[in-house]
Amino acid sequence: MTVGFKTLDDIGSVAGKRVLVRVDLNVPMAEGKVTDATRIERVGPTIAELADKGAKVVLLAHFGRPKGEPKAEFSLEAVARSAAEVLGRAVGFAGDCVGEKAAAAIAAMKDGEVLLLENTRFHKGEEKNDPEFVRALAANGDIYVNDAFSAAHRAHASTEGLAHVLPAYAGRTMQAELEALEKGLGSPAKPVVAIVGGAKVSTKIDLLMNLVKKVDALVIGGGMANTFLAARGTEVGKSLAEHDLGQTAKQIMIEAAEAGCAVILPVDGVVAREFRAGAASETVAIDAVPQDAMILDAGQKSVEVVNQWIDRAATLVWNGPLGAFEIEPFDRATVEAARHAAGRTREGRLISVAGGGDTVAALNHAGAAADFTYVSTAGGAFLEWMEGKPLPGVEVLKR
Ligand SMILES: Nc1ncnc2c1ncn2[C@@H]1O[C@H](COP(=O)(O)OP(=O)(O)O)[C@@H](O)[C@H]1O
Ligand SMILES: O=C(OP(=O)(O)O)[C@H](O)COP(=O)(O)O
Repeated sequence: MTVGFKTLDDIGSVAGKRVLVRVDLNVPMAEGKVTDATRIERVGPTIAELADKGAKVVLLAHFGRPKGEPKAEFSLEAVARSAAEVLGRAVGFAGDCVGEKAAAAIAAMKDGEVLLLENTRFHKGEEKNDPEFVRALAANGDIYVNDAFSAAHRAHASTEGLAHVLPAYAGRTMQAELEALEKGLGSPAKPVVAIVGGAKVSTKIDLLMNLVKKVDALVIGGGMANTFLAARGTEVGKSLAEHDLGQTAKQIMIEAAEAGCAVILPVDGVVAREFRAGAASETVAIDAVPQDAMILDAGQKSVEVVNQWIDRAATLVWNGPLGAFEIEPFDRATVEAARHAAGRTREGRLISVAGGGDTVAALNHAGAAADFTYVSTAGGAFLEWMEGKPLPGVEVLKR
């Protein structure tokens, strides 16, 4: 398959060169520790290949959404430690991605060494793709490699801008992700069922408008479901929901009806008054959520409905957990649906493609990831790819 851009096969000699490698290290963390290292593992081949050829490998990454300000809770320092363990090689860390701290750390690098720079989103210029910030980043490199497919839907300085000012190549993971998605979902076997859950409601809801035209059924879970439930007038109490997106949710329901796409919302929910492990919880019908409670997981009846849709599907695409799976017992719906999809895939009855930083962690938690046809590091990016939307971080590599 032709990928339409230059890859590491085209890069030539990198010995002694400073290669800026955009990676996605936006990994799930709890108490300062990485809880799922899949994204780190996936960028390993690109880092190893460049370092072993004598490049100075300078990693650029974001973590969370610090909104352009340095904030300790969004530092990548702990991720650098975890990356060293996972990659089995030293990974240095510099406290800024531009300016003197970055320049001094890079100047001290020997060929073949790896350095991670602090969160690019500590600067407002990153998300604005500000040319001045792009130049400041570019000052630290001779070559740019983008291996962050999962951030390729963002037209940011480190994901898009840099490719305009430095010789640009796709990393091995970027290449592998696009090839695998094309193979699994290029012309998907029908019916196609999508499960979209999770918490990033405002940044993902718009893409549902197009997705309902591409799939036969859309199963909505997690915080996304709460937003749709609230939009149709169901009481969701203190649940994570974006009430100001009600109109968008209603419009998506209309578009889905016109396109003949079934939209499936939870029929029951596991509710609690506190968001902590072991909090007292109960399952209630979806129209009986107490005002002072939160829906933290889909209930058993909803899981049965989700599993029936998985049974009808020839192809399943999944991004976003069905509940707050990091905290037991609110992992049940996600775990059961994941195991069900894994079983159908094992039996050869389903092509299953799932992705997203937390979704991958949830599938690993369920022991289901290995049975899926393909697990992408990307969530939003893979859904946008599926919508048929050009991804800025990929398009710029094709110039
Ligand atoms: N009902 C819910 N209430 C609160 N948080 C939820 C709920 N359902 C899912 N979540 C949270 O959604 C997060 C994952 O969402 P998201 O970032 O969109 O997924 P991904 O990283 O896979 O793309 C998880 O941290 C999970 O706890
Ligand atoms: O975790 C990510 O996306 P995902 O939640 O869709 O998997 C990427 O790192 C992008 O992060 P962003 O959605 O804050 O731009």
